[in-house]
Amino acid sequence: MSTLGRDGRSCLLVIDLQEAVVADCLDRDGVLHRTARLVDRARAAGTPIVHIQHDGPGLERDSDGWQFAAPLRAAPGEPVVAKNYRDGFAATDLETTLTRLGADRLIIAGAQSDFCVRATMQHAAADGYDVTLVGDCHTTADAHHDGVTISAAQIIAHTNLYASTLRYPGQSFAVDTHDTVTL
Ligand SMILES: O=C1N[C@@H]2C=C[C@H]1C2
Repeated sequence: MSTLGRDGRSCLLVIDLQEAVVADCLDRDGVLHRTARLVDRARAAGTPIVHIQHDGPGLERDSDGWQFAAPLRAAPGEPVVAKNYRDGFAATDLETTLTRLGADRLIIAGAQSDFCVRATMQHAAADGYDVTLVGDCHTTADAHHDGVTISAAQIIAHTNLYASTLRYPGQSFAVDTHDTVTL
């Protein structure tokens, strides 16, 4: 149970599934298809959905690359939170939006696993949210640094390992799949 003392509502957070973000990501089409099914499940269950949309270099607002990748679209009334930093909470109204929704559990999907998903998930955990990462609905591309290549598959698996073993007092963390995650 989270430590936020709200009314125990869950909220689905879909992070940066934008054309230019997912273009080179592992299993792009599969992640988009499964996330679309997850969004359909959330809508049918009445679980609020918040869409996060990055605005930055290569993702300039209103550009083709900035658009949500089809078939993902925000439905009328579903909040879209614009961000300029990896962490969805940084200099945005995400916290205000989640407070208004009474959310204290976040179900997280999106891209990229090792950047914006990781940063936003960690901030949420540190702020007292329960977090469930949807393990088959986040993705990234291979990373190269200091002469080392880390495959997207390794990053995705490690992100799931990290989320499934994360611990904070009074909070719960889990990894689940798009078709079984409790909404
Ligand atoms: O993970 C990410 N999402 C946007 C594109 C790369 C970072 C920012």
